[in-house]
Amino acid sequence: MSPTTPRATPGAGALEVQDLVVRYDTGSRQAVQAVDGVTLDVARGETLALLGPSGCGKSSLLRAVAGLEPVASGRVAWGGDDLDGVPVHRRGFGLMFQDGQLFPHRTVAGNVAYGLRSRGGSGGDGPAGGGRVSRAERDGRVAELLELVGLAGYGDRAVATLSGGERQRVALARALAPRPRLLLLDEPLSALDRGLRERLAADVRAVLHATGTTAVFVTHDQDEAFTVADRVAVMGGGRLLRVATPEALWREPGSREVASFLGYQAFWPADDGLLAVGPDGLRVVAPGARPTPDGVWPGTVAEVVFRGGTARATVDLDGPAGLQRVVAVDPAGAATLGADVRVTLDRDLCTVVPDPERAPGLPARAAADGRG
Ligand SMILES: Nc1ncnc2c1ncn2[C@@H]1O[C@H](COP(=O)(O)OP(=O)(O)OP(=O)(O)O)[C@@H](O)[C@H]1O
Repeated sequence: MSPTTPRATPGAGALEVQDLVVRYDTGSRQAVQAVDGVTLDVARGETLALLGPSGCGKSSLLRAVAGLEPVASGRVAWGGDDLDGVPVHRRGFGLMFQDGQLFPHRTVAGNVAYGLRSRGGSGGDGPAGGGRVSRAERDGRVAELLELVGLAGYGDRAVATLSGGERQRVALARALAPRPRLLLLDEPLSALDRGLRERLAADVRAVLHATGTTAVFVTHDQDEAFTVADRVAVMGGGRLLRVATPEALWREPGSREVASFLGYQAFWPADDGLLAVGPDGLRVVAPGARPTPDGVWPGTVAEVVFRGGTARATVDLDGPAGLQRVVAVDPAGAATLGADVRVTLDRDLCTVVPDPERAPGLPARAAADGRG
């Protein structure tokens, strides 16, 4: 692990993944290597988000941990015990998917209660183990879980009458019912609209923390990963690119690839590498403002959008990397379509990543000095 990959949650190691390879035989000569030598661990009570673009291998990794996908090489272990050969239902892991997969003919309570029966023999750390619980215990647990996910009093409702967000809350309650020792969530919110996703992501985090659940949460949405997780693992091309707390990952993405995936919008030559310009790292300078020490560049406004109380201008900027389209916040509302503006940099909202084209020790290709 690199120095920027601290443990978010101290505690005994729970899930260990070592040099994991998942391969699909597609019938053609070249098999698809979906997971390419990934090593990571998740501590007890920790939520780890697996973040990366479509096709980078997130689901394949999750499915291999669940036992749903064969492991070509490497190891998956829980608490030091190798899970090789342990079938899905004996791992004691819970699963939750994008579409919730609720039983349409059961009530909300019936769906959550089903989770109490579905546990495997080796699963869970809690008293509801083995699937043998009394009716009173079961009803109590169902009510407790519905309260936890914000659906108290919904027990008798038919699943068909629920909204998409409510269904996913039921699916979460059902997955948590048997107290799985690890909960694996595969894009559980991605079928919902953006506003709902943001609210539910915060709720999922609260529920996972309140129950002390250890979880791996797969998503392609940075905001969701940052909201839900104690640590975020960024994948690309089957490989693990970076693991860190949300704050450390943002501050030090470690590579241009990770930085651009997180939303850094431009990469400019700098003395110590590449200056990664944050999504809010550029600002339209009000006419007549004094030049800033970080540089000022001229540009032409191609578009203006007003969102969340702030105007953002898309600007064709004649900047340190030549002519480039960027987005700059426009606090004074000075930018209008087609106008010539000047744009400055807010270094506090930028970071530096290594420049792969520059060997260590060689001078910078060019300084990111601005022009007035
Ligand atoms: N059953 C399969 N057979 C062949 N190739 C597969 C199979 N499942 C996944 N792949 C391939 O493995 C790679 C990784 O897929 P995977 O679904 O794990 O990625 P992902 O990051 O979860 O993507 P997404 O976010 O789109 O679900 C992709 O190239 C995909 O086409």
